[in-house]
Amino acid sequence: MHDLASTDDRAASTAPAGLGGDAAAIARRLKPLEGKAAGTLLVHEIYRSIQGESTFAGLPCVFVRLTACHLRCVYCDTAHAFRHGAAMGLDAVVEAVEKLGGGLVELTGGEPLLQVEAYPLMERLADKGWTVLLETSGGVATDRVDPRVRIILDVKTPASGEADANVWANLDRLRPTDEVKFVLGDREDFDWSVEVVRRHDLARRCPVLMSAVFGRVEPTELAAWILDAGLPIRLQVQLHKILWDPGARGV
Ligand SMILES: C[S@@+](CC[C@H](N)C(=O)[O-])C[C@H]1O[C@@H](n2cnc3c(N)ncnc32)[C@H](O)[C@@H]1O
Ligand SMILES: Nc1nc2[nH]cc(C(=O)O)c2c(=O)[nH]1
Ligand code: SF4
Ligand SMILES: [Mg+2]
Repeated sequence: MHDLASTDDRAASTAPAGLGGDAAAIARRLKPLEGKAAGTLLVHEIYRSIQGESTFAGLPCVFVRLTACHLRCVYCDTAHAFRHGAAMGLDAVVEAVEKLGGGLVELTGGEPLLQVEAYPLMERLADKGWTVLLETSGGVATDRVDPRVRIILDVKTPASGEADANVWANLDRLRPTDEVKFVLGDREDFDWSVEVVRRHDLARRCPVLMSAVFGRVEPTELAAWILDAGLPIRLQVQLHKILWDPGARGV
């Protein structure tokens, strides 16, 4: 894992404008970004593991996890990334990814699109010829993401507690190389998600993944729902939580 001991507190937050919801709560959640110097990224961790989600599951992948999130999904397994990180320049991040072998690289978080430097970072990673995945909450517009990047767009369901944050225009922008993901907390979430898939014709447009909130919905239960629905929905399990301790960090 990269050494992420210190933060730089020289400049103001670079988070995007127009995030919906409780303005005061969002401002508090973005505080970790406030001291970050312009041109740097606040990076929580960089590591290599087996990709555990998406249609790329099973492949070796380098993860760049950025600090901070404006949302608070009730099930979030990565609350440690809400704060703490090291300010790193673009060159340093690209170099760290290269040292870990490059190839398949995923930008995640926290919410990676909260930091403006995430956009040039994705371009730099794609310029290297690497396959770049972006794991995003769907709570920030994806309109400025480099078209070479494969967006894995999480649509926040009612049971997440953050469905109001969905930027619905993101669904109109999905390309066949992107993926859309629903993380389900109960049967109502499944029915709601199927309705979204139908309304936006998603199954015809890109891979549609559905995943159980870990420990809350049994994957076998989700399998039965998918078989009943008669749609080409891909069941996702979080492979890394089967391979390693489900509470482990840096995997
Ligand atoms: C930690 S988030 C980081 C990226 C971005 N903030 C997002 O929500 O997509 C990565 C993925 O993990 C999923 N996730 C988080 N906690 C989970 C849990 N307890 N069970 C299943 N999936 C979970 C999220 O829904 C998201 O798809
Ligand atoms: N192994 C592994 N695969 C992942 N795919 C997406 C992840 C994420 O947290 O965004 C993740 C993660 O945390 N670990
Ligand atoms: S958007 Fe992602 S990182 Fe933020 S709280 Fe939800 S699951 Fe966690
Ligand atoms: Mg994860």
